[in-house]
Amino acid sequence: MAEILDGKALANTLSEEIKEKVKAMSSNGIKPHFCVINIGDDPASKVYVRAKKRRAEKLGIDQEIFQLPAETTEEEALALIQKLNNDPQINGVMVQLPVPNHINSDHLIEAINPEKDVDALTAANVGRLWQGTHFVKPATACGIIDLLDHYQISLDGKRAVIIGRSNIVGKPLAALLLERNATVTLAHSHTKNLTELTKQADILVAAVGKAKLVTADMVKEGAVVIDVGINRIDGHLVGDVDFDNVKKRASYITPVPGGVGPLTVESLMQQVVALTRRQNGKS
Ligand SMILES: Nc1nc2c(c(=O)[nH]1)N[C@@H](CN(C=O)c1ccc(C(=O)N[C@@H](CCC(=O)O)C(=O)O)cc1)CN2
Repeated sequence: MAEILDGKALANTLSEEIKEKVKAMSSNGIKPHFCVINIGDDPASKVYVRAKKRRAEKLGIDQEIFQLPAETTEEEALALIQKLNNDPQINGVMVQLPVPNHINSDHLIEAINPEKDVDALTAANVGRLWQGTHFVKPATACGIIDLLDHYQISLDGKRAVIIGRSNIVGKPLAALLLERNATVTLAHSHTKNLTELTKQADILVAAVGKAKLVTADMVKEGAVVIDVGINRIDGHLVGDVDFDNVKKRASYITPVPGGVGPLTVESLMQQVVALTRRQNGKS
């Protein structure tokens, strides 16, 4: 039976470390300040943005949430990003995803100054991620690596299969696992014989958004299974992994909720601190 990878507990531990760092910065007159732009009425986004606001407040980080109406034009959103880019008081800027269909999220992300790109999604920061010269990392991928490290799960030489090639999870996680010498395969909706691949995985990550996509027969005995999916079914949250059955085969597994999700928020706060330090000449 698998050991549970408790993301919530780790998030609380990391929180104490971040709080100490923020306190030390404050005593040098530096206070991190970040902004989240949320456009439209996506109910899940509102939950996540609220979680970020609360976490930042708890850590002593200044934050501003720009809640814009669904009819906001791309030009209006771009103008706001420019304003935040030009404000020396602001260290981090992010656009909560998804945005309404009439707005191209790539245009908004690319408009963010890479030095303030707290999500690490601009082309410049994606390039740095793959080159191993990054100073900021996408929150969810970073949280997953922190979780694996915390449980001393070695990655060197391990075969990692990630299902899902999104810009916010699958691709950056592939880069970070590669950096740690794992052999990485990115599977996606066009992948043939998915089970053949997943059965070879020492580390299996599901980041698709399809409830219970990963079943026990797709998992190698003793694999580490990371579930990034958040699916709301009849008012309940379920992941992309059939948790109850897969846990009987895996050595470690993340629950949903309480696994990767809480680390996303915590990691984001780490990135805000990292960018603020960098902007103030600290490594
Ligand atoms: N610009 C971005 N947009 C989005 C990102 C992102 O990293 N950058 N990630 C997700 C949403 N997200 C943060 O923004 C996020 C997802 C999940 C959680 C979380 O704590 N989940 C809990 C369950 C909470 C619930 O829904 O009730 C858990 O899994 O335990 C926090 C933040 C998409 N957009």
